[in-house]
Amino acid sequence: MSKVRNMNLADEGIKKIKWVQKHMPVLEHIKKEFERTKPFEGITIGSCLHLEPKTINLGLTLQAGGAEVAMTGCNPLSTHDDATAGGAALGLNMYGWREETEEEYYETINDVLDHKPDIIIDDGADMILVLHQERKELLSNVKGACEETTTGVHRLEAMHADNALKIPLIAVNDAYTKYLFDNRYGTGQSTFDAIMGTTNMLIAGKTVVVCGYGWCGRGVATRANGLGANVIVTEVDAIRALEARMDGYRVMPTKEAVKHADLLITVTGNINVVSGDDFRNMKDGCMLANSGHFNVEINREDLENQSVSVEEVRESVEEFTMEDGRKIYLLADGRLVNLAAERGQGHPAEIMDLSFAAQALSAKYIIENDLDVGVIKSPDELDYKIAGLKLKAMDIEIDNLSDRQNEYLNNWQEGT
Ligand SMILES: NC(=O)c1ccc[n+]([C@@H]2O[C@H](COP(=O)([O-])OP(=O)(O)OC[C@H]3O[C@@H](n4cnc5c(N)ncnc54)[C@H](O)[C@@H]3O)[C@@H](O)[C@H]2O)c1
Ligand SMILES: N[C@@H](CCSC[C@H]1O[C@@H](n2cnc3c(=O)[nH]cnc32)[C@H](O)[C@@H]1O)C(=O)O
Repeated sequence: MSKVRNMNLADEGIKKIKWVQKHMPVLEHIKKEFERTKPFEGITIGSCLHLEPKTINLGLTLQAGGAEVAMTGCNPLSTHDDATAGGAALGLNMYGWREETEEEYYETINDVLDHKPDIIIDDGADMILVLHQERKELLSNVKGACEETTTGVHRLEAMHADNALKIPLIAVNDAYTKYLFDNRYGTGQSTFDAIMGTTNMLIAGKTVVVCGYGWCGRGVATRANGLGANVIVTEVDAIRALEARMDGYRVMPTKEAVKHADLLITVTGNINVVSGDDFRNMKDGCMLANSGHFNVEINREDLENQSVSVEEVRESVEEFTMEDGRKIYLLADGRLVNLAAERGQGHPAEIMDLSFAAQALSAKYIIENDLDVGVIKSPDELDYKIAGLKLKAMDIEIDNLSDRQNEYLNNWQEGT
C-alpha cells in the first residue's frame, strides 16, 4: 500500500536510487549481510525520514533483511516525488508527497503507524510524539526506536526526563559516524549546494553570518570560509564561541552580526534565533536561510509583520519589501534549506552512507537486545564496524597497535 504523488515517476526515481547505491558502499555491504541473515523476518519497520533516493535505499536495506517497511517524510517540503514512486514500485509502503499541508503531514505519519511498527526510525521525533500522544494503543508493540537528528534527541531526552518516554530509544545522531560527518561535512556542503543552486549568487567576498557553532555550524562556517566568505559566528555557549574565535572567525551577538550579513544561516536547533528588531537592522538585500530545525529558527511572522509586501521572486526565494524599501530574502520558507529548497538534494550519498548504516545496524541492535526504556547512544562497536567498512571501501589502510604498544598504553608504571 502506498500514497504517493505520481507512480509515473517511478522509473526516474529508480534511476536515482541506483545512482546513490553506487556511492553508498557501507549500506550496500550491510544490505548483502541482511540478505543472508534476515534479522528482520516478521518485523515491521516504520520510518519518518526525508524521503529522497538515499532514504529509499535505507528502506531497501531493511527490506532485504526481511522487514516490511513503511515510510513517510519528516518535513512537508523535502519529499522527492520520483523517489517515493520508485520506492513504492520496489515494494516499500510509501506515504507522502512534496508540499504536504500540516494536516497531510500528520495523516501520513498515522498511515505508517497503521502498519503497527515493531521499530520506528524517526528524524525530529514527530512520529514518536504522535505514537505517545495519539496512538498509545500501539506502544506495547514497539520494541524500540532510533532518532536521526540532534534536536530529535534533545526532545526525546526531555520526554524521558519527564517520565513520558515509554520505549527504548537509540540516539543514532550521537554515533561518531553520524554527527562528526553528517552534521559537519554533510550540512556544510549541502547547505551551500542548495543556497547557490537556489540563488545563483556568489559567496566569495560576502559576509556570511553563521548562527550556532555546533557540529553543523562548524561545517557551514568551514565551507563558507573555503568559498571565500568573510565569516561571523554567533553563539550562546562561551566554549563554542571561543572555539569559533580561535578557528579564525569574528564572534559577536546576533543583534550586531545581522548589521553585517549578506547571507545569514541558522543552525542552532533553537527558536527565534533571528526575530523582531534583527530584521530592522539588516542591510538591503540580506539573504536568510535555516539549515537547523523545522521552520522556527527565523521568525517568519515577525519578518512578515514588518514588511509591506512578499513576493516569490525565484523558486524557493521570497522577497520581503520592508517599510523603508529594503529587500530581505527568505529561502525555502525558513525550513531546512538543504532539503526543503526546490534545489535541495540533502547530504551527499557518501555521507548518508554512514548515517543510514548507523540506522540499519541500530535497528538490528534493537531486535537482538532487550533494551530498557530510555535514551542510549548507539553502541561503539557499531561505530567501529561502520568506520572500518568505510575505510575499506575508500581503499584506506591504517596501523594496528603492536603488543608492546598495547602494553605501554595500559601501563601506569613506566615513566621517563
Ligand atoms: N540541515 C541538516 O541536514 C541537518 C543535519 C544535522 C543536524 N541538523 C539540525 O541542525 C541543528 C544543529 O545541530 P548540531 O548537531 O550542530 O547541534 P549542536 O548542539 O552541536 O549545536 C547547536 C549550537 O547552537 C548554539 N545555539 C543555541 N541557541 C543559539 C542561539 N539563540 N544563538 C546562537 N547559537 C545558539 C548552541 O550553543 C550550540 O553550540 C539541530 O536542530 C539538528 O537537528 C540539521
Ligand atoms: N525533521 C526536522 C529535523 C531536522 S532534519 C536533519 C537531519 O536530516 C538528515 N538528512 C540530511 N540530508 C539528508 C538526505 O539527503 N536524506 C535523508 N536525510 C538527510 C540528517 O541526517 C539530519 O540529522 C526538519 O525537517 O526540520
